[in-house]
Amino acid sequence: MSRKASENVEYTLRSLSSLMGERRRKQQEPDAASAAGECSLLAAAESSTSLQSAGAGGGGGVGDLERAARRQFQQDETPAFVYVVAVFSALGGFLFGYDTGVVSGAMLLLKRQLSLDALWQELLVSSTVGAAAVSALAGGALNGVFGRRAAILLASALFTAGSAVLAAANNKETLLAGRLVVGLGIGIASMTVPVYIAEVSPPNLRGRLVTINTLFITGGQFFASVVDGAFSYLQKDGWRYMLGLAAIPAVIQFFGFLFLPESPRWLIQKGQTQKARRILSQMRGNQTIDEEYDSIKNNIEEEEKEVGSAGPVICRMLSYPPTRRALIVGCGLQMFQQLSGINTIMYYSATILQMSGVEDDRLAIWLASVTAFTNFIFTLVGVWLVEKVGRRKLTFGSLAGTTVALVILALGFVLSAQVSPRITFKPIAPSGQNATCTRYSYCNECMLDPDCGFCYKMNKSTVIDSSCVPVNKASTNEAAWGRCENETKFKTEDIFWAYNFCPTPYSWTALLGLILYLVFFAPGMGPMPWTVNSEIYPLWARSTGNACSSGINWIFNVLVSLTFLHTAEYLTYYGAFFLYAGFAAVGLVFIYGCLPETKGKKLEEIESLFDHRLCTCGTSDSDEGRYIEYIRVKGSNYHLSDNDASDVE
Ligand SMILES: O[C@H]1[C@H](O)[C@@H](O)[C@H](O)[C@@H](O)[C@H]1O
Repeated sequence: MSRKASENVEYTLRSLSSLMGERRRKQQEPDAASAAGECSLLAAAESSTSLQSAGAGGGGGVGDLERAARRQFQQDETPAFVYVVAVFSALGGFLFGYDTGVVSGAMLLLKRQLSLDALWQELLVSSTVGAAAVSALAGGALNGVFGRRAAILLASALFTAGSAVLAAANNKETLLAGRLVVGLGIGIASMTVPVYIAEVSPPNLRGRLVTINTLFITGGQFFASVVDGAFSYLQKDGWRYMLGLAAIPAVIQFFGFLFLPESPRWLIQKGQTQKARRILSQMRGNQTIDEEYDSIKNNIEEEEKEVGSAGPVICRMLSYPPTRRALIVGCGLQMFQQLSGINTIMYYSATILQMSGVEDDRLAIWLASVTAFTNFIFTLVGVWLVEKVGRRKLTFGSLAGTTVALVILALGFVLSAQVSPRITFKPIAPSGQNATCTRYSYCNECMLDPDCGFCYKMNKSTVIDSSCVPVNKASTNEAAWGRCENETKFKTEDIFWAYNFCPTPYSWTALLGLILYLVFFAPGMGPMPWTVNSEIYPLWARSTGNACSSGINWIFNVLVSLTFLHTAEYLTYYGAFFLYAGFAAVGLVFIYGCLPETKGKKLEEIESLFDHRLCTCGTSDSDEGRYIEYIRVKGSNYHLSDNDASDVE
């Protein structure tokens, strides 16, 4: 078969694969074209045994061909180079996790050494997330114009510069500048790295390799919590090490990327086709790249014809239905990821653990690293599952479990509130001291007021002689006045101090809810919004689509984490967790209705999944989870079988 003819067959087959869902419905009335040969291949795609029967009808030896193809497929290994590229890129994810995670521990030391008030503490934490939101949005243009590689290099330079400024800072203003620079790096990395990995990966490994980036994010968060624990013993300047250490992976990534290639898809779009071919064959080892190369190129040309190239990309995306739908799905996923409360769990896990009865500050910090570790390990489960069960089932199952865990967490707080100890002792405030805390009647009310703490004695397992008094602003380990004023003294007198929690026999339910939450969230809702966003936009809209959805992620991140303490104050803790459970339940309906399966599909095929009305895309195509791939065997294309991916010559 001539090359041109074989291309035509491939092209027809590709289109057929995306039309498969529709065709299956029309199977009773095969059209003329299918009768003339396509039909036998389509039928072959329906079951693995039918290839044999097609062979019987269309010439012997097809069974042999299948066996040969399968043998060849098994020999085709993805070159180690793709993994090296993925790991170097994912260092961006590691820095994202490290820099967002490390600040809570650093803040404990910083606030003492630089006498930071609450406003400055909030500024130092949220400035990074705010800067990330801005640079993620701006990163779209940067990626489109200068390419993925340049954007990653810029992000690692920003990480390095920001970490150096933070480590050397001598006042809070310099710290703020450093946190802003690091935030700019996080935003660019968060939107570029998944796109870059998706564009260099072969389709059968794409989900797994992009999910590795989220594994690195949660790995960075875990590593940050260990560093926080270790340097918390170094009261003076410990924070310099905590914040400065990020420079090491940043420098490694920067130098690594000086030697790593640009995304071949971006190069083709920019007309640098020779270079793109070279890089693509480097990434595919002994597999032929012709089909992939042609399909990327055809796709770009077709899209230009269909959508045009005039006007800002975001306007073209919004006026072209498939990309508009993809954008809604991508942004919706990122929004629901944050609305289900992951970052209140991550940032406040030490507090939640304290509320569940862990009284010691240091122990709570170390236990928080157990939480971060759970998030990390279960993201690994996601890496393993993503190519097995697919994105849709994994995301849906994960969010369903997360919703249940949130309800358990909330019920734990309801139970604790119901058995909340009564306040039996109302001390008189010394003159000039604040007495507002003494008006509360139950520990539960006292705990929700950030200015107050609960001071009590125990008689066997019953709380006695309890009072609510103001907390010492300099150290939440003791009260501002009264029996709990001096930590070392009251401990010898068998008096207890509870800040942010109430002594309760039901504390284990909060702990159970917390662990269950991460076990369910981490494999699906953690990584899938990033993975799916890296795949659902056509090339011309990919940078902008990812910029918008990452921006949404960061904006909702700030909104949810900044409002948690206030939400808890107005709605109580259980109210806050019921609220997140409500958001997660709405997210479930959204995912069920709108998230199509992208597993195993070529990036160029995914656009057609958004051809239908939005809330039919999750359910319309019965190909869900089936991966139909045609392989080239000595010039002809045959369907190998579901879930096998290959391109053998
Ligand atoms: O996917 C990540 C991951 O789940 C992190 O643990 C979380 O802190 C981020 O906000 C999220 O985007």
